[in-house]
Amino acid sequence: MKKILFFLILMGLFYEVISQSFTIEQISSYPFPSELTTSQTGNSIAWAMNEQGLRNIYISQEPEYAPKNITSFDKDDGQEITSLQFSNDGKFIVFVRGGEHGSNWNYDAGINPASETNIPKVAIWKVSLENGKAEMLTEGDNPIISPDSKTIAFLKNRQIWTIPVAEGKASQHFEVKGSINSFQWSPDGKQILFELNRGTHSLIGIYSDHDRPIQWIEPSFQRDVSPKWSLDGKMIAFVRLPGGKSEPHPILEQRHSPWEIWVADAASGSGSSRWKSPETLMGSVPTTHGRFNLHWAAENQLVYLSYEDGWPHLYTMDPFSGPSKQLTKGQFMVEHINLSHDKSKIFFSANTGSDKLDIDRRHIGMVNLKDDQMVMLTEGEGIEAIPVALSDNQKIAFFSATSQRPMLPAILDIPTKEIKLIATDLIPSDFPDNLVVPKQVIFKSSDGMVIHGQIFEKPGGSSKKPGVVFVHGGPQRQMLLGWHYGDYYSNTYAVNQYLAEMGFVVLSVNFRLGIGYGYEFHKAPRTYWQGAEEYLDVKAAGEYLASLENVDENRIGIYGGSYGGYLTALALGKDSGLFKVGVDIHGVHELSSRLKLQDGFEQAPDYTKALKIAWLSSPLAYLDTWTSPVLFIHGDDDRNVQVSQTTDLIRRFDEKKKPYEYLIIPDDSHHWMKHSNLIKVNKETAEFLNKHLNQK
Ligand SMILES: CSCC[C@H](NC=O)C(=O)N[C@@H](C)C(=O)O
Repeated sequence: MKKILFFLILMGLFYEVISQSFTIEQISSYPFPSELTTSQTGNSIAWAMNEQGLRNIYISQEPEYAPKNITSFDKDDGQEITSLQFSNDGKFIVFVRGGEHGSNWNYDAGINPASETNIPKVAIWKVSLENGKAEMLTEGDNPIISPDSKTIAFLKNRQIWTIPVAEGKASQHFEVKGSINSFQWSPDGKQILFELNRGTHSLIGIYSDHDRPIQWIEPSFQRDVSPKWSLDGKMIAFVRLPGGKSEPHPILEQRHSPWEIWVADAASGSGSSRWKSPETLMGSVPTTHGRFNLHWAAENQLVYLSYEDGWPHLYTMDPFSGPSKQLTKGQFMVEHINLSHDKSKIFFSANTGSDKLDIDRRHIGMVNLKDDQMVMLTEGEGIEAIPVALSDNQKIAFFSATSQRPMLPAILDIPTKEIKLIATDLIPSDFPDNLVVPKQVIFKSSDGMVIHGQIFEKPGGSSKKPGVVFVHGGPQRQMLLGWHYGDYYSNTYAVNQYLAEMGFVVLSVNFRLGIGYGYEFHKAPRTYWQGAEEYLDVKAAGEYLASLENVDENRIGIYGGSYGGYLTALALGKDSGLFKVGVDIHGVHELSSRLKLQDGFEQAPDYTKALKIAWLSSPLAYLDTWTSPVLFIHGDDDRNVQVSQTTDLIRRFDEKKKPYEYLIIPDDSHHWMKHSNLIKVNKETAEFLNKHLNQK
């Protein structure tokens, strides 16, 4: 009898393994492209490709656009590539290697996920496109090549340095009190415009040479940001935000966050406000990709993005007269905005198109400033995002994916509408080709909020499958009906596909506070430490999953990272009866540090009420009802969510003698910079859910 039982178990396990057609390593082996950029001439493109932790640069040129690898970094050492750019003369490319630029703090400090005995530096590199030589030039970050291609300006210790492109030594370009946030060469390359943070306020200045003092642009006690040279170098446009610290307003009330667009004369520094945001909640500072997206365009027009009609849309204005004109309209968001080389066209990603499912996709759109008409350039069931114009102004490059294929660069010839996919052979030969197609589902939360989600389910298998809710982070994010354009969410898309392959029914929930569904959804009230009402959407997702005929309501799990880790912990604390197991990846748990409750002897009028609500919005308030098994995961060089958020919660579990499992990743960050760490996290996440939900 025992032998028969043993044989049956063995066959069951064998069936499980054999019925899985790919491993976590295989589904996580997708190459991830980023930093897409184009040359000023020659219709060339360049991008960074992360191939299982080996990050290198590829370029491709018309007419074939065959990808050519121009660097040879051959270690999975977690050193990312950023600030990729061509020189105007087309002779070389510059980039930064190292750092963790997706961080909220210390992004320009070296990251060392391989735990080497010397922490890698953040350095500026140059690759000659004439002889192929790649060389590290200097420590530094945020390089910008001068218009004449002779000098590279960069930031070091928040000051501007320069290095001659030919043999030369880096030197500080000038000294100024404060921290320089950004800078831009003038069109003629003779001056540098910079944004300077001085703590309570920000100034905009122009450096010309050592003999002339800095020219301040309309200095004030406000916070002036996002300065941009006009195309002729005579004017400066910038955004003005309130400076200093306000009185302690009510914490639980949503408030308008004002902004203005100013234009000043570059020579004299004098200027004036040309546009004020509507004094409504929707007129507040936009918080989607690129924020204001302030650009000078052809015919000396100013282009910017505003949320004022309830959706992130493009507007244009005359910098002198001021009235604005809305360029994009409709119930969709505009994202990843870039202008053509001649500044006559604006390209962008948008979740709109002829198919009602397009709200959960991205396609490429264009506005031609000659007639202000908007057209969609791509359509269909794929995901297209992050467009950049090629130098002939007839083509664009972008990142393209489907539900089956991960992101790759592609080129669209606008007149012929022909799309050419590039670097397809960089997808490993054993990469799975039988993924599930995520299905759009729409359901309501208990308060009536309409929620979108994606169901991942492999056909066949058990009649009653275990279910898993995936909760994204951000929270200003949107999961899509295909591979995602962000690296973090390309990885979670891979994990969801793997969980479906293991026999789970996965529901990825686009909870309120996410983007893509308008202002009221993105900026919903009483959320996070103000009441956590976004958790209603996560609970509704669990209940929706449990209600499905083919899902076992007693085997529902949950996992999520960062903000998704916060909501995973809240779910396990508040509803262990619904969520039977969870994986909390670098989650947020202690919320009081997130809100400035008291300042000096002044208190917000709703201070006491806000403190109580913040506590009840925190997973810490529900430890006694938290009975479901949990795996905690955190990298201890996390620069988005302090590792203390997990160490402190584990301390409370220990003191309460509550069981848990854990995985700490020494020296890695919020983004699993080392591929082998990413595999370890993905594998332990899947195995923990499998152990508790999927064992026969
Ligand atoms: C508001 S808690 C911070 C969560 C964190 N946001 C930014 O760092 C987060 O969710 N990070 C990733 C996963 C993301 O931004 O999507």
